[in-house]
Amino acid sequence: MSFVEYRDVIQNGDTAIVFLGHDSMFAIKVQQGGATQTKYGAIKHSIDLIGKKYGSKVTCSKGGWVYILHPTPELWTVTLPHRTQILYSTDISMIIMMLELKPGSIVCESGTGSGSLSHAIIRTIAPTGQLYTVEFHKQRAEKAEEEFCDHKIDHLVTVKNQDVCKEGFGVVNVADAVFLDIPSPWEAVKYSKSALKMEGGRICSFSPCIEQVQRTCLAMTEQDFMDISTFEILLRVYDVRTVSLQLPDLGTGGTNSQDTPADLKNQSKENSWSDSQQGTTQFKSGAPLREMAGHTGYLTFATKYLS
Ligand SMILES: C[S@@+](CC[C@H](N)C(=O)[O-])C[C@H]1O[C@@H](n2cnc3c(N)ncnc32)[C@H](O)[C@@H]1O
Repeated sequence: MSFVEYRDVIQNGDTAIVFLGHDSMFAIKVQQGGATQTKYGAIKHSIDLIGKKYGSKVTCSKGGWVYILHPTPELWTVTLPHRTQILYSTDISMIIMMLELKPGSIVCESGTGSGSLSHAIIRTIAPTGQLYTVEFHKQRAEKAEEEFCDHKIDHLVTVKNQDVCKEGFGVVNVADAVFLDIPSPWEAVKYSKSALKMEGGRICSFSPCIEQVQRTCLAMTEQDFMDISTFEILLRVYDVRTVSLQLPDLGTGGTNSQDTPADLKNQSKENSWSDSQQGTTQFKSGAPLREMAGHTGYLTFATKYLS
């Protein structure tokens, strides 16, 4: 198992996702002789997991079953142990696209935090790219390094335990893109510029408050970044539901001049019967959920051009 290469069979040491439902899943480390408790009972790693195919339905000791999934950056984002606030797939997908990341890209990131974004960047830039990620909190930097190793992506990432606002990224003129998710990104803008390649590149800064965005935009302007633009990404989810709608009353097609008063009376009776007995129709429709996830943060993008 590796986060950048799919393997068919579950092996000792793998990180695997136990899927109970779309809203209920968690990550485990598969270990010879190990066991995992679920609400459907225990899963014995040696018997139920090792040697089985990813995607298998596994029956737990109380008779209920779960699926065991191969990990992906998207599944890791919803199952990882939180050490910090993290970025979610809605913002991540926009970041990857707007930074124009692709296999072989060189990227600088700070802070590493819980590594949610780092995993998505690494999957995108593999097999020949490199991520330089800077985190000033020692334990977080060490934990991220340990997870990158466990997930067999450590050859694609360099973790640095330092203050990006004082020491920068530790690389100069190598990056195609820079990403900032720190409380004072404006202090790291000049280091971002020097980390980017001479011929230029893209930068993105994520901030929850508009005051942070304003200061960052000013710093970007001072450092000659161009095309500065800020977005807020809101996800509107649609639910498929059965909807009942009243049928329109289109009448009976008009009256015939030869209709007798008795005919007209009968037609009127038929109309009122159809309103009360057959007046609605049911169909499937996509309807937006009444509640939606709110503000996460603003994404400010800009370009460094060859000066
Ligand atoms: C919100 S978290 C980043 C989350 C990350 N983007 C993710 O998706 O998991 C911010 C991190 O930046 C780190 N940080 C804050 N200021 C920093 C600085 N000046 N230099 C390096 N790291 C910094 C914090 O310790 C924290 O771990």
